Amino acid sequence: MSKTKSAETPLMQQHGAIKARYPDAILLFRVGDFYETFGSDAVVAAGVLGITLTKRNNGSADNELAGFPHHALDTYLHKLVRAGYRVAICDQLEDPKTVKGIVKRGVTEMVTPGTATNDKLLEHASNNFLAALHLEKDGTYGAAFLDISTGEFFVAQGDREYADKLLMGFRPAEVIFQRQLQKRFKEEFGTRFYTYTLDEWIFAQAYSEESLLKHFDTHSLKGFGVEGMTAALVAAGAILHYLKDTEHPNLQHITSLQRIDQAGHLWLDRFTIRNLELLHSPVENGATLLKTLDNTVTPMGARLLKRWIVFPLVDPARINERLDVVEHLLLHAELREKTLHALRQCGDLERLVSKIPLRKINPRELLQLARALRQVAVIKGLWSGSDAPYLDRLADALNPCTRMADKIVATIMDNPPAVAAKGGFVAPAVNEELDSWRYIAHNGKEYLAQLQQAESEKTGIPSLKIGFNNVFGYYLEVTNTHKDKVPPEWIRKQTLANCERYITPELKDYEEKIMGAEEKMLAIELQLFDALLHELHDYLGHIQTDASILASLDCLCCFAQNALQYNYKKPLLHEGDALEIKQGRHPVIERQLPPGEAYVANDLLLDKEEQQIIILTGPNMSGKSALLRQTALITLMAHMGSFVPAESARVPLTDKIFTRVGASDNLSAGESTFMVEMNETASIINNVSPRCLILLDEIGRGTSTYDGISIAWSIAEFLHNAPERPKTFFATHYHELNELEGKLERVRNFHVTNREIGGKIIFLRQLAPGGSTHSFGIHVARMAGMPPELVARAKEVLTQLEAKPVAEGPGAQLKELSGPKVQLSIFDAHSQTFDAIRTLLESLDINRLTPVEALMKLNEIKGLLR
Ligand SMILES: Nc1ncnc2c1ncn2[C@@H]1O[C@H](COP(=O)(O)OP(=O)(O)OP(=O)(O)O)[C@@H](O)[C@H]1O
Repeated sequence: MSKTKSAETPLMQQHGAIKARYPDAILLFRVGDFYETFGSDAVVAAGVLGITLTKRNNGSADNELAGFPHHALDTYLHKLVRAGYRVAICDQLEDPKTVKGIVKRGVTEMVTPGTATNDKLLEHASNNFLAALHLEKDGTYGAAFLDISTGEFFVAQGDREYADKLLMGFRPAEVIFQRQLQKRFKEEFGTRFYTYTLDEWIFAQAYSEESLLKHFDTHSLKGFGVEGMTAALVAAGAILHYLKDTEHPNLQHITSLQRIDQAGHLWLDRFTIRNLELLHSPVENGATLLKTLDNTVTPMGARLLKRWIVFPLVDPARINERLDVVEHLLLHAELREKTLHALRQCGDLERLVSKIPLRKINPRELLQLARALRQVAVIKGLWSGSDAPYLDRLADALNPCTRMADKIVATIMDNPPAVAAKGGFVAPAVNEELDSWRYIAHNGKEYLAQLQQAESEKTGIPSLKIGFNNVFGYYLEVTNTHKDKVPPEWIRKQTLANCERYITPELKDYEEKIMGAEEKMLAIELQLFDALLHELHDYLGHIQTDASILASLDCLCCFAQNALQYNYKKPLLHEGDALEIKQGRHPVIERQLPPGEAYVANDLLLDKEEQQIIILTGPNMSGKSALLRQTALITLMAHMGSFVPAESARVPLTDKIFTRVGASDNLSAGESTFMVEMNETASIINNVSPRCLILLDEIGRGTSTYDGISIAWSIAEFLHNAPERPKTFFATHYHELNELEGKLERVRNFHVTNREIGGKIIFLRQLAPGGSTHSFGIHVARMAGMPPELVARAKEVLTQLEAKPVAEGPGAQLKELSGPKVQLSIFDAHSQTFDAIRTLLESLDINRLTPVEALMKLNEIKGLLR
C-alpha cells in the first residue's frame, strides 16, 4: 500500500498498524459483518478463494479489497491454510453499538497449518502435528511434536537419521526451527514440509525450560521422565513460544510431555516406512497396511493405530500385554461386542476435551462429551475384574467423572443447538430466573397474538397484522383499504406502497418486556455454559486419560476383529534368533486379489546358524517382493501387538527392520535412482545389529548388470561375514548370486515356483529350495501386450546371448542384456577378472565410503571388465 498515513482513513490506519505486526500472514480484518482483506492480502485471497477483487479509494490512493461474510469464515479459512498461507484473524474487540468512532480491533487467533483447531481443517483419523526441531552443537537433534487439537505433546532426541524417521512417522503439518538452519534443514530433510523459522534466542535452553515450567506449573520436569533430554526440551519450549506468538493463550489441555524413547521402539527408518507402504501408497488411493488394518471405530483409535504402526514396541512384556488382550477379546465375543458398541458412541472424546480450554466447544458437543463419559462408565464396568490383567488395569485407570457428566446432562437440554451464542440450550428447571424470563417471553408472544385478534375485532380491520422490524420494533400493519378505520391514538411510523404501520403504547410496553427477557435469558444461559466449562477444567487430565485408554482399547478391539475376520493368528515372540513363519500371507495383497483368487501362503525360516541369508530368485511377477514384504509385515505386526496373517509365527524380538528396494522399483521424481539406492543401502550396512531383519529387493539393479551383480554380491558377502549375522532376505534377478550358497556357509538359495505349459508361464508362487535360472522377463513382456514380433525378436536375441560369451556377443550394447551363461563365466571362481574384482572389493571399507567414492570404485570395477 503506497499511501501516506495522514491521508488514510482511520480504519485503514488501524489496519496498517495491525498488519505491520503480522507481515507474513494474510490478515482477515473484521469490518461489520464481513472479513475484509486489503492490498496484497486481497490479491492473494481473491486468487485462492475465488472471491471478487475490487478497488476502492481510501483517501489517497486505490487499494485492493476482497472480503467475505463473517459466517463463511470456516470455509474460507480452510482454503487459505490448505493453500499454505498463515492467516491472522482480526476481530472487533468492542461492540460497535456501544462505541463512538472506530472500534478497537485485534488479532484473536493466528492459524497456520500446524496450529489448526478448526474441525474443517482437521482430518478426524489423522493427527495434526506441529513439530519443532533443535540442533545441538554435537549434532544431536531435539524434536517436539504437538497436536493442539488433542493436547498430545511428544519429545524425542537423537541423530539426524532418527529425526528424519520421526518426521516421516509423525508427518507434521508444519515444522519450526531456527532461522540459521534453513539451508541445512532443506539439505537434510528435503522440501517435504511446510516450515517456519524463528529467531535463535527462542532456542536458548534456559528460556525453553522456563516456558515449560511455567506452562506445566511445576518446579521441575522430572515427573515427565524427560531429564537430560536437553535438545528435545528446547524444541518443546520453542513450540510453546510459537503458540504464544500465534495467539493461542488457552493451552490448559496440554497437560503432559510424553517421551519417545528410541530404544523403546522397533526401528523403521523412513525408507522402510515408505517401501513397506505402511501409511501411504505411491499410487493415489493405493492400499496400505494402515488401510488394511484399520477397523477402529473411534477417531482417536484411528489416530493411535497410525502411531502403533510406525512405532512398534520392543519390550516383550508390553507386546504380550497387547497380544493377551487381543486374545481375550477374541475369545469373549460378548465382551468384545459390548465394548465396541460403547466405543462407537464415544465420538472423538480426545478432541472434544481440547475444545474446552480453547473455548471452541458448543452445547451439542458438550452433551456428546457427557455421553462419552457415560460410555466410559459402561466400559469400566465391563472390564473391571477381568481375568486379562492388562484390561483390568486399564479399567481401573478409567475415570467416568460421573458428577461432571451428570451435571452436563442435567444442564444441557436434549438435541441442543450447535451454537451457544444464540442461547436456547439450557434445560428447563436448571435456573429459576431463566425459567421465569422464559415464561414471560413465551407468554408475551402469545399475548401479542391475542392483542392482534382483539384489536382486529375492535377496529373491524380483518387483515390487521402484528409484525416486527429492527428499526422500530413491533408494529400494527393496516392495508390501505382499511386505513380509515385506524383509531386516532395509534401512532403512524411507516407508510409503504399498500399499507401503513403503527405503534401503540400497549404494544411498546410488551415489546420492552419481551426484548428484555430474551437478552436476559441469553446472558443467563451463556453464564451457565461458561461455569460448566470452567468446572470442566479440573477434569481435563482425567478425561484425556480416558480418551487415551479408549484409543488403545479401540486398537486392541480392531486387532481382535481383524484376527476374526481375516484369520490372523497370535504370534509367539521369543528371545531366540529364528524367524519361523508357517503359511504366511501378505496382509495387504491378500485383500486386493480378485474374487476367487486365493493368496498362496508360504513357510519361511531365517536364523543365524543355518539360514542367515536367503537368496530368492524367480520369474518376474512370481511373488518375490510379496514374500519379502510379508516377512517384514508379519514381524512388524507382531511387534505392534497384533495377530498376524499366518498359520503360526515364531517371531524373534527384533530391534530394526530394514527394507530396500532396487532403484527402478522406486522411481520417485527428482531422485537419481542408483545414488538413492546406494545411499539407502549404505545406511543399512552402517546400522546392522544382531536383532535386525534386512530385506533387500533387487538391490543393484539401478545400474548396469555387471556393476549391479558386483554390488549385490559384495553386500551379501558383507552381511554374511558381519559379526552381528543379520537375518537377510535378498530377492534378485541375478541368478549368479546363487553361487554364493556354495561359497558362504549360511547362505541358502530359494526360488518361487512356476510352471511353463505350452509356452505360457503359470505362477505357482510356492517358495522352494534351490535357485532358478530364468527370469521369464520375455513372458511378462508378452503378458503386458507387447507386439508378437517384438516378443519374437527378444527371444531371438536372448538365444544368441545365451549361446555366446560376451566378447563375441551381437554388439557391445547388448552386453547389458547378458544371459546366465555369460554371467557364469564372469563369476567363475578361477576367472582372473573375478579375482581382481574380489581383491578390490575386499580392500574397501564400506563404512567409510561416500556415495561418490562408491561410484568411482564401480567405475574402476567396470574398467576391469573391459
Ligand atoms: N503368494 C501370492 N499369492 C497370490 N498372488 C500373489 C502372491 N504373491 C504375489 N502375488 C501377485 O503377484 C503380483 C506380483 O508379485 P511381486 O511383485 O511380488 O512379484 P515379483 O516376483 O517381485 O516381480 P518382479 O520381479 O517383476 O518385481 C502381486 O502384485 C500379486 O498380485
